[in-house]
Amino acid sequence: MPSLEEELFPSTPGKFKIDRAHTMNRQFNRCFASTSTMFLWALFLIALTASYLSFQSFVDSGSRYFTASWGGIQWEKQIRNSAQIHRSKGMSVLVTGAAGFVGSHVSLALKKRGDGVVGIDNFNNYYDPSLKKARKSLLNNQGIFIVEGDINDARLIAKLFDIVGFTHVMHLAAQAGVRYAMENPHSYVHSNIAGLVTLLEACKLANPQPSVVWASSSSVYGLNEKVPFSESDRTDQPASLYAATKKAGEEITHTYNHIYGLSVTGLRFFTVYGPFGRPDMAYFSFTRNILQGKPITIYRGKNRVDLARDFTYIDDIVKGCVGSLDTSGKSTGSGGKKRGPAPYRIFNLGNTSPVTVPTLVKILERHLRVKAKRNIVDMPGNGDVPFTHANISLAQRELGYKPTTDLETGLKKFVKWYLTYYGYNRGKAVH
Ligand SMILES: O=C(O)[C@H]1O[C@H](OP(=O)(O)OP(=O)(O)OC[C@H]2O[C@@H](n3ccc(=O)[nH]c3=O)[C@H](O)[C@@H]2O)[C@H](O)[C@@H](O)[C@@H]1O
Repeated sequence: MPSLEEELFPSTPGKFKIDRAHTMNRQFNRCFASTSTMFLWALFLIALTASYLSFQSFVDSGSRYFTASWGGIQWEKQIRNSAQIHRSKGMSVLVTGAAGFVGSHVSLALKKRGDGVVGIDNFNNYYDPSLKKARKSLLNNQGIFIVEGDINDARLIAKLFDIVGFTHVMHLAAQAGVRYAMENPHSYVHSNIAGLVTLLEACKLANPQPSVVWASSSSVYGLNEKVPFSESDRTDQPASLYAATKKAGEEITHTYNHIYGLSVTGLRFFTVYGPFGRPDMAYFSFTRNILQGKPITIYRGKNRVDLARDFTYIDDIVKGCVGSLDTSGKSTGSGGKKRGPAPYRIFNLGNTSPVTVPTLVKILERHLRVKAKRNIVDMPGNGDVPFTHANISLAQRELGYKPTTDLETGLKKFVKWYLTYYGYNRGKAVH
């Protein structure tokens, strides 16, 4: 019986075999070696391709972030439908910040009277985005389409102007809030400065150029002590970065008016409040806390003087915005070239009757029928100004602006909305 060795290493007649086996073995080894080399090469190529692709996506991440949610035939069709004008001599308006407080109200008012409206909003989470989504569905129900995107996305804005020859832009997208600027300064620069410039660049290049109406702020008056605040008063002493970016916006829009012939109207809003408002604002967060039995912090000014605001009801602000669009006058430029002087206007949109913060709280207590737990503290150096008070005679004259809702009435409407929207279940409000 051949031994195992013999089987593997047979005697002389099988030398060839042995050689062959050797050769085969060598070939096999070579072949195995080359297969594994190939395998390694393949692995290497796969890894290379994968890293190239991920590098590409890293490089592209900025534009991918912007472009992910827009484009396509269906998308364009929705924009065209939304922009359609349903009245004679109507306008087609691009409303930025359309899912925001003022933006949603203005969009609805324009649509109601037959203007074409296309919204854009980035739905950021500065405050509860579910409120923005709720506003969005309200607008959708009225046939208003809101593009989900950022005003810093130049390609998107240009595309919107390609699809629709907007006659007007109502620019309300912004990083709002006075005190939050200390926490997140860059978001103010991103939206209120960089975003504004991106939008104005698109407006400048559009043919025909739209007229631009945009939201400045009463905060530009900063430490101004002359009362009431008039448009010609000094605005070079901002008390917060927020105010500084709004003031910068006024200067930036002026240059676009001057160089490119864009018609520009800046609106200095005075502490706007009302249904579907902003949860970060005092009247809103006080309501929430009072209903939940939580304390509210009331800031007090120097020498124990109460802070006061010229609180302005949303419906009055909407009238001011629509009046501004109606009287804006045409831009004169086209394709980035100025053809003549165009209007540049700034208006206060306030209520002309400041109310102190403690009085605001008393009114809320009355409407809510719940006592507030007050925590009164000296105003920290957080960018707040002690009071605001608008002189609105210019807006009255030029826009027919005439506020009709006092704080008592306006807060009653707000509280009614709040209780309907969030429910009467005081202790467990949903937000
Ligand atoms: O008029 C404007 O231009 C500005 O109005 C508001 O800013 P503000 O007037 O500070 O409104 P709130 O944040 O609602 O504050 C109202 C008053 O309540 C006071 N407050 C606020 C919060 C708080 O916890 N306690 C408190 O006493 C503030 O100091 C202020 O005097 C908006 O938040 C800004 O976006 C807007 O630009």
